[in-house]
Amino acid sequence: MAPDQTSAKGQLIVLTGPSGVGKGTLVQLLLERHPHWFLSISATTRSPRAGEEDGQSYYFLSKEEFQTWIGEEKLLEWAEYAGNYYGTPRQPVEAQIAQGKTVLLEIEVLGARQIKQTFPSARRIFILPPSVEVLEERLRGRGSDSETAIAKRLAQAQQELQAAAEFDHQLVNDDLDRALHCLIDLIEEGNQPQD
Ligand SMILES: Nc1nc2c(ncn2[C@@H]2O[C@H](COP(=O)(O)OP(=O)(O)O)[C@@H](O)[C@H]2O)c(=O)[nH]1
Ligand SMILES: Nc1ncnc2c1ncn2[C@@H]1O[C@H](COP(=O)(O)OP(=O)(O)O)[C@@H](O)[C@H]1O
Repeated sequence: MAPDQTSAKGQLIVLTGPSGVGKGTLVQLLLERHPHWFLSISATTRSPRAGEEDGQSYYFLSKEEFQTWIGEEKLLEWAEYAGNYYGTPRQPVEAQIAQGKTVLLEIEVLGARQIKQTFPSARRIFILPPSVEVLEERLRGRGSDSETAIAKRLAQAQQELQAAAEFDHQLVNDDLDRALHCLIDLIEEGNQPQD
């Protein structure tokens, strides 16, 4: 039986959109306001940034370890992004959904597409920047990526933005507070008991 067909059902919310659009910022604010919502911790082969800890920001794996996780079907979805692998560990997500929790995934577009197959009931929200120029400013302003990494992310962003209409909802992250409240409304809409 597919995980979203069990009786006690939580909601799976997928936030996607280009790097630098503000997904991480929005997720942290969502969790401050709703600490009982569960954020999935992804696995990645990218190197930790300053301040990132294994098991908190990501599970940092070697390429070999990541391949093993794929082979053992430990990942709900995975994708290669800007030269590294990223994936969602399956077990914690399934366990939290089974307990009726709201689970958040913050993932890139290829992975978000796969979730449609794995969890048809997931609600997938595409976060858009006000413009590509603003996206570039945010990536630079964050100060976490090299020029090469920024160039890769911007090139990827052009393609990702074309996929926005595929998703269930589109939300422009212009004013942070406005975007946050729209996001909360969208998620809470899905938490209402259904007749
Ligand atoms: N498919 C997939 N993408 C992920 C996962 N975790 C993170 N990502 C995405 O990978 C991209 C790069 O992430 P990261 O290197 O942390 O950069 P940042 O999101 O720009 O800070 C972002 O678009 C993330 O949303 C995952 O488990 N699966
Ligand atoms: N609505 C917003 N207005 C202005 N700056 C923002 C907004 N949302 C996010 N940012 C800033 O943009 C940068 C990228 O945001 P981040 O959350 O890291 O993006 P992502 O997780 O999508 O890669 C950060 O420096 C963040 O503070």
